[in-house]
Amino acid sequence: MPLFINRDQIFAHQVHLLEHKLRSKEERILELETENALLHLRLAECSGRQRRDHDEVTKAVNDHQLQSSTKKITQSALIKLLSGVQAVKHDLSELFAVYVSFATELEEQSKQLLEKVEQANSSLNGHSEDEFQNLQVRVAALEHSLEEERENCRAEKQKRKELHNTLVELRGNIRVHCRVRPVLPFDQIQSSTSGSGSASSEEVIHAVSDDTVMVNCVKAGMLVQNKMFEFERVHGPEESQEAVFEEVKSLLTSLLDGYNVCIMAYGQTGSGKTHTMMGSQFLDELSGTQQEAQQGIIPKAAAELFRLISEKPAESHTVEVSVMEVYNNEVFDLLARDEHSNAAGQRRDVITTASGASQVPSLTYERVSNASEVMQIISSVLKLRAHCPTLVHADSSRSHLIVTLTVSSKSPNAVALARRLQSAKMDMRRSTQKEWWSPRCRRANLAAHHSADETSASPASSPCSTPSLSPCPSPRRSITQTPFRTKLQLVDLAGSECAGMSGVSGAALWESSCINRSLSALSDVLGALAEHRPHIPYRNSKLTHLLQDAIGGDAKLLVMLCVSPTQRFITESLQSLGFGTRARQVQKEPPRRKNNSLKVK
Ligand SMILES: Nc1ncnc2c1ncn2[C@@H]1O[C@H](COP(=O)(O)OP(=O)(O)OP(=O)(O)O)[C@@H](O)[C@H]1O
Repeated sequence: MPLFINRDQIFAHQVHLLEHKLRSKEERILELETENALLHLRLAECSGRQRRDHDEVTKAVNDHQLQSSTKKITQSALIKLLSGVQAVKHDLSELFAVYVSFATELEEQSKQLLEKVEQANSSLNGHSEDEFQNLQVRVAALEHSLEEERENCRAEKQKRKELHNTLVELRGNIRVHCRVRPVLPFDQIQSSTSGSGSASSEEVIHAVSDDTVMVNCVKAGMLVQNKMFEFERVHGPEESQEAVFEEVKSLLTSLLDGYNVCIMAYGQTGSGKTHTMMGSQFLDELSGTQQEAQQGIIPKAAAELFRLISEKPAESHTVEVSVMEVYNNEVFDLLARDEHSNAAGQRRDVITTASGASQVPSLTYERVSNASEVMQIISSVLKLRAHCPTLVHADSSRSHLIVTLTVSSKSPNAVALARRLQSAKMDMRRSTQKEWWSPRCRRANLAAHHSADETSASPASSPCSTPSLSPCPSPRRSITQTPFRTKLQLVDLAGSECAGMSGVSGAALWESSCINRSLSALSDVLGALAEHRPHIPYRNSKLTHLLQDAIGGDAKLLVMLCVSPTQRFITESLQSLGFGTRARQVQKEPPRRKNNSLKVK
């Protein structure tokens, strides 16, 4: 082997060794750096985990705190709930005790009921089928007789009413109807003299039934005293014009049967006389049917009269109208015309004829052939009627208005009807001596009544030819007839008034005084008639002189009392009701038919 190694080779060898060492060192550094990086990563991971752990610990601490506070709340709620449960348990046990006693009681009762049902069952089982049927038949018979009794009762009531009307007629009583008007806005107005504040518009007059008015009379410091007034018919505030007319309608038939008829509205100013006789003051503003419904007695009576005449033979009746007013104790003919043919009220006299009847010479009559002609004439002259506003009534009538419809009749049918009525009247008179009101006779009457339609076609052919109940056959009669005249007087009186309340002065005060004096004269006449005094002071006023035949004569007179319902007018209303009561006491001459030439052979 060579002994000599060259220096370069040794140097190279050393470099090689050093390079090898360096590479090893570098590899080691790389290794360490890698390790360091891994450690960093691990450290980051650990610190992340530590942060999470810390968060979790914080959250756990919070949760713990929340849990402990929730626990506390839950514990207190539990305690409350527990005490509530205790209370409910206590209540339930009490309720249970009640229920148990109730159930025991129910059980006891149902046991008793069951026993009763069993007893009833056993007693029912004792009855036979026949007995049941008998019972059913008896019940049906009882029901039937009850219905019959009800029917009889209704018929008796109707008959009582008819008999009362006949009695009123036979005794010559004045019929009095009363109408209580509704409370109206002007009732609220205070007058200086009414005094009693808001109480003055209080409703104190009431229609308590169809024939009784009640007045609550209140005196300061005293109990309310009720006064009752009875009339043939009482209309309450809610009753329509139609209902009011319905009750006077039959008088129109009487007119055609040959009786004079007078319908007179009496009452204090503003109590509704013109409303009742003529109709609503707003008639022009209403439509056709509303207008008709709101019409008063005068237009409705005219319509009814012509309706009745239309059922008679043509040309058998003629009608004339006249219109008068009594103003300041003077009679004025409102249809009279001046030299230019203009309607101008002319003064007229009232005279008493040799037969004792009152008459107005030269009174104007106009021939009319239907109801609208009558109303046209009346409306055209109504503007001549004296009116004046007062504190009580803004459109107060200052005169008494008398519309007369004179009917001239030559109708054989009317005569036949009159004959039937006369026959009925004679039968009625006879009936007061005989006991015709027995059930047997009543049945005969009913049969006769049912055949009334046939008898009207040939009145002389039937023995009982009357529309009313006739007891026994009357002899066959024949009739002769001549024309006769009857009159229908429709009177709208001026209203009585207290000067202090109405606040009038000057000429209106004079009018007021004339109105009051004529009404007091009317009252005096009624008083004299009621007391059968030998002298009846008809001539104390033009009004009573003019209406003498209607008030004291043989006409059928109906007084329509109009009253205001409020406390404010109570004095005047009581006066009117007193007037009506006095009128009812009058027994004047019984109504007489005008066809006196009627001869019964
Ligand atoms: N039953 C009623 N229903 C509705 N309104 C009525 C009634 N009665 C009267 N009235 C009204 O009351 C007011 C007075 O009535 P009305 O003119 O008829 O009184 P009067 O008695 O004629 O008075 P006067 O005597 O002063 O003329 C009117 O406005 C009328 O329309």
